[in-house]
Amino acid sequence: MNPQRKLITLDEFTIQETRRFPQATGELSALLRDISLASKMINKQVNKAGLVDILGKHGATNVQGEEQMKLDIYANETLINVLKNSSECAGIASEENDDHVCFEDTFSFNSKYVVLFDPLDGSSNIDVNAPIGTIFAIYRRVSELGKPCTKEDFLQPGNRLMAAGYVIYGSSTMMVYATKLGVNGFTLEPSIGEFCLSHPNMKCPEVGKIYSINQGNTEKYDDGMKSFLNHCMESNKEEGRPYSHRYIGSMVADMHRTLIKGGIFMYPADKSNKNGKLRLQYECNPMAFLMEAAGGLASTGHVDILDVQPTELHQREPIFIGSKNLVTKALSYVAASETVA
Ligand SMILES: O=P(O)(O)OC[C@H]1O[C@](O)(COP(=O)(O)O)[C@@H](O)[C@@H]1O
Ligand SMILES: [Mg+2]
Ligand SMILES: [Mg+2]
Repeated sequence: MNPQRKLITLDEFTIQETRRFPQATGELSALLRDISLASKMINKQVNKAGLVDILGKHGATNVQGEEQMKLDIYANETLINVLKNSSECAGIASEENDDHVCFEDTFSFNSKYVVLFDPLDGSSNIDVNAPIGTIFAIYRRVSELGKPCTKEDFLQPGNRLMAAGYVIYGSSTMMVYATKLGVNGFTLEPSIGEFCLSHPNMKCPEVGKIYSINQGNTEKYDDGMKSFLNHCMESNKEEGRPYSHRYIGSMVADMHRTLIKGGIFMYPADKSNKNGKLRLQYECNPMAFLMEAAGGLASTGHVDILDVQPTELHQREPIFIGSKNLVTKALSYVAASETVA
């Protein structure tokens, strides 16, 4: 360890990146800094969760029928307030809001970007002090500047993302984000309250040996999924199987491990959930964009996640995401069982 190492803050890093492109206005970088500010505020509450009145249920359900936790609401309001007060965001869409929200002021009417987010991912982990996160996705508007943003701005496919990422509130707090230039990770340095570059140019290992899935749902999976899981659990000395199984139940945490150590994270369709559980626009797409920028793969089981044209804000899609070897293998099992059927 070298305590003298020069720290590069997220602000410095984004400014340096902007300078590489003379035509860049710096608005996207400013937006990333706004999101980092909101996540620092959320982090403060997460850190003292048992001491302040932030644990437990809020007492209402969201548009998807899910029970909202107090921290879901706090994180949502914090992100909305910070982005509303910034000058780069025309509007937002969130897991916790029925519909998108356009910011109604002339500054925002002229802003180029919209942001979609899952303010607090892994809500079932809040009360047990396990890792949780925030997921965000940034698109350039397709609607006319000078006017309020429109629904179409929020229904763009993932292949049009400008930037996306997540914050993980874990044993340390990290912000990881991707642009077309690559993926970088920043750890929150508590003594200065700044995210500092700790994981430059992140790449997902091409070969992974960890599979991550809610195995309690196995009975409900189709034959292709069941036989892929058997493949993961079978011994095979040459291939180093059986693989290890890890499942935290927060997409952000399962994804972060998959990105760093390699492997596959899956939330497939099952008998009761034909489209899986995870939401395309603020869970699957941002993670798929990031994973592909890190050299990995992300699929619905049939197509690249990023190529799905969204039709509804809260639509769900199955997801297979991670190292090339395991995602390719999983897809071959899914395809083989469909050919037989
Ligand atoms: O409990 P399950 O069915 O395994 O689902 C876990 C998944 O649900 C989620 O918690 C859904 O996210 P929210 O907490 O934002 O609703 C994911 O983070 C996670 O991957
Ligand atoms: Mg979530
Ligand atoms: Mg959530």
